[in-house]
Amino acid sequence: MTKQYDVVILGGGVAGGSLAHSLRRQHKTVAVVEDNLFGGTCPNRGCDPKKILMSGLEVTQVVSDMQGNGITGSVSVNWPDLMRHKRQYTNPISDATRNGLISDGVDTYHEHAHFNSDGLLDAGNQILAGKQYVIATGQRPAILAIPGSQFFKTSTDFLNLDNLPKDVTFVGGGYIGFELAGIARAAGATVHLVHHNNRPLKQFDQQLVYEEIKRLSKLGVDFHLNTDVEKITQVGEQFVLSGEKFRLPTDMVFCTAGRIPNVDTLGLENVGVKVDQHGVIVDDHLKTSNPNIFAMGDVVSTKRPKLTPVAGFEAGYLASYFNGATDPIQFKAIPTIVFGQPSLGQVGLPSSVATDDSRYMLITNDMTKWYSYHRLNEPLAKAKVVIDRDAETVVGATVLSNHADYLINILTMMIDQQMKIGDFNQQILAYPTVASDVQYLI
Ligand SMILES: Cc1cc2nc3c(=O)[nH]c(=O)nc-3n(C[C@H](O)[C@H](O)[C@H](O)COP(=O)(O)OP(=O)(O)OC[C@H]3O[C@@H](n4cnc5c(N)ncnc54)[C@H](O)[C@@H]3O)c2cc1C
Ligand SMILES: NC(=O)c1ccc[n+]([C@@H]2O[C@H](COP(=O)([O-])OP(=O)(O)OC[C@H]3O[C@@H](n4cnc5c(N)ncnc54)[C@H](O)[C@@H]3O)[C@@H](O)[C@H]2O)c1
Repeated sequence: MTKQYDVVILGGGVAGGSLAHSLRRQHKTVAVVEDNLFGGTCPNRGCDPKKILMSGLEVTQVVSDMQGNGITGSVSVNWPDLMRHKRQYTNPISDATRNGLISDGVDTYHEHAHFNSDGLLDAGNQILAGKQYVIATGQRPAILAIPGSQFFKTSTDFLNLDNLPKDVTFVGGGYIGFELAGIARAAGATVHLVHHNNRPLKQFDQQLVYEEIKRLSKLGVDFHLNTDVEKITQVGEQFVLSGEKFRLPTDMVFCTAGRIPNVDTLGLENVGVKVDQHGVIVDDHLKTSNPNIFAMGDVVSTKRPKLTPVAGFEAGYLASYFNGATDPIQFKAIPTIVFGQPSLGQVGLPSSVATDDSRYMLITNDMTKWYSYHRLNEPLAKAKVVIDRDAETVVGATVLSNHADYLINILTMMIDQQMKIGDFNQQILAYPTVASDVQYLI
């Protein structure tokens, strides 16, 4: 028998779950179909578990930076214990998320969602009919199509490793490659990061990316830039990555060369939903080429960063839209951070794009000797802020520091609210804090 709903959501991740709760507040009938872990990527195999494992990096790095400045003795990461600490958080997530949906009156299906030839949704043996459908199926790791690709592990495997091998390699210098390389190095592994050109983290200010690479290299990450991995072979217990004039034996190799949208098994051809290589094509109301089907979150084809707060923002937009709002979606400034020691954060007009001219002022600050950074002997702290001269507002910023996350969030609020620098400087902020430093940055 077919079950009828106001809205059927494909994917129970950040976007899908958040929209389902909002729609229940509008008394709509809602179904969520999830074929893996409820909660999706971010809390199960993405942001949150990564950040928990990164606490190993944060603690060991602070102790190491402070050696000879009042701190003696070293600390080290116990990987199995750290993993247990992570699992205590992640293991209950899926059930808790599903139970939260159920107690809010959402029908949940732990099945693979697929549009059938009648244009209805198959969820295992159950057929679901929605007045509207929302595709929120996210992305999965891309695996490079090279001989030996079966030996690649993914970020999901890394975040669940019982034991960390002695020598690990990441192929692909994006967010995930840099973040996991930092975690593995701090946990004591020998780490290689292989990238096919000389522009890793290409969306960030390359001058600060270069500083980040210099710092990670000093800490022991072995960078192989302009290097194409052409094949992987197994030799005994190890894997050998090879290419032109390149040979690298390693214990475990992770493909961190991007992610691809989960669109291929949804039966989208049965409902006329158009996709491209970046995901589902939508208009400025997140509507697909089928007027009853919408898409949001990582699965959408977009040049915007694919991040948890963006997925949540799109879910909020669709909740208002289904409640009668008609305006197109309008994005605010999207802050993005590559976490590590230091973290690299960016928001608004990139400092690499803005030139110091009659319209913009580009302020570059080396903050390393500032009080906040001296305190914990932070070895590298730099910021570039782009200011609109006429409006006297901040329009963009890139920050490289252990505290980049705090600074970028404050600068994001200034950008969104178009806050005059003079007005910000009138605020009384608690001192001494990283936030109070912003007044010296702008
Ligand atoms: C290692 C890693 C670290 C990250 N770190 C950060 C970070 O620090 N900050 C940040 O903002 N973002 C981070 N992200 C990105 C963030 O996780 C995503 O942007 C966010 O999860 C997107 O939410 P979503 O709901 O669109 O997709 P997802 O959370 O991926 O949810 C999609 C859900 O759909 C399900 N699904 C797929 N196909 C089907 C199907 N056919 N039927 C039923 N269910 C299906 C999937 O199982 C999944 O649960 C990270 C990602 C990774 C991989
Ligand atoms: N801190 C965060 O917010 C965070 C963390 C992790 C992931 N994410 C999200 O997940 C997405 C995916 O992350 P990602 O790091 O997998 O992708 P990414 O797109 O950031 O990086 C992939 C990198 O791999 C490189 N690459 C491509 N082909 C290659 C090849 N053949 N050999 C070597 N390198 C190659 C690309 O040039 C790119 O730099 C991000 O774009 C982001 O939206 C966000």
